[in-house]
Amino acid sequence: MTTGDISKRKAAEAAIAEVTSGMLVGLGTGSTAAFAISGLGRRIAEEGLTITAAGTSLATEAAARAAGIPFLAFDDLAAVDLCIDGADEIDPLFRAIKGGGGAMLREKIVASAATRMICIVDASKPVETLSRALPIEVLSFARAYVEGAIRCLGGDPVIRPAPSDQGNLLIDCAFGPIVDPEGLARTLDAIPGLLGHGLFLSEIDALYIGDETSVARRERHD
Ligand SMILES: O=C[C@H](O)[C@H](O)[C@H](O)COP(=O)(O)O
Repeated sequence: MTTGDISKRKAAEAAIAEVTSGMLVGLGTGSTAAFAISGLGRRIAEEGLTITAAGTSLATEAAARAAGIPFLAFDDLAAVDLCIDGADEIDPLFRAIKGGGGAMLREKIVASAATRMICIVDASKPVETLSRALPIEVLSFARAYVEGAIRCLGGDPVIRPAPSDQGNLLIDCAFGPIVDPEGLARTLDAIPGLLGHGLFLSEIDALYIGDETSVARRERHD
């Protein structure tokens, strides 16, 4: 296991300690969330933990089922007790970019439905200013229009070769340092045909940062 994987697993293992029987747990997508999924599967087998899970991607659903975690159909999701998910970057105000794995649309729905969201990352993810390319999900019909709108905003859109789980286009938009994430999110939310983006600005309540030997935990209002 790489150093990064050890760090991700430490963050995930600390976060799943917040899960208690009876919860409907939102499971994120990606390599860090995968450690939370396997850890919850282990707790179900070893401790008799009883939970139901809601997922954020087809890959997460498959992993959860393989780990023995009872799974709610996507379209039956209304409210979630606790969401555990990774991030690609997160700033000191708990504003994050997600969607490196293309799952940000479902992730935003699950995070918004959650009473509490925990973000789990390794030490490479915290940044002072969000700046990695921002993933967006776009209706194919709107491709040229949305690409033009992104360019007008100063972004450089690059279409991914594979579609989203919903069959839509995934486009990475490099804006450089994002100094006003709230303003950018409002603008993106208003573009017709743009179905979702990876800016998570208010959803995250707690952050677990793992490294090789320890986990730092922060609450939003620390
Ligand atoms: O679409 C993917 C998700 O937003 C992931 O949570 C994010 O990309 C972080 O993934 P990882 O834990 O693999 O770095």
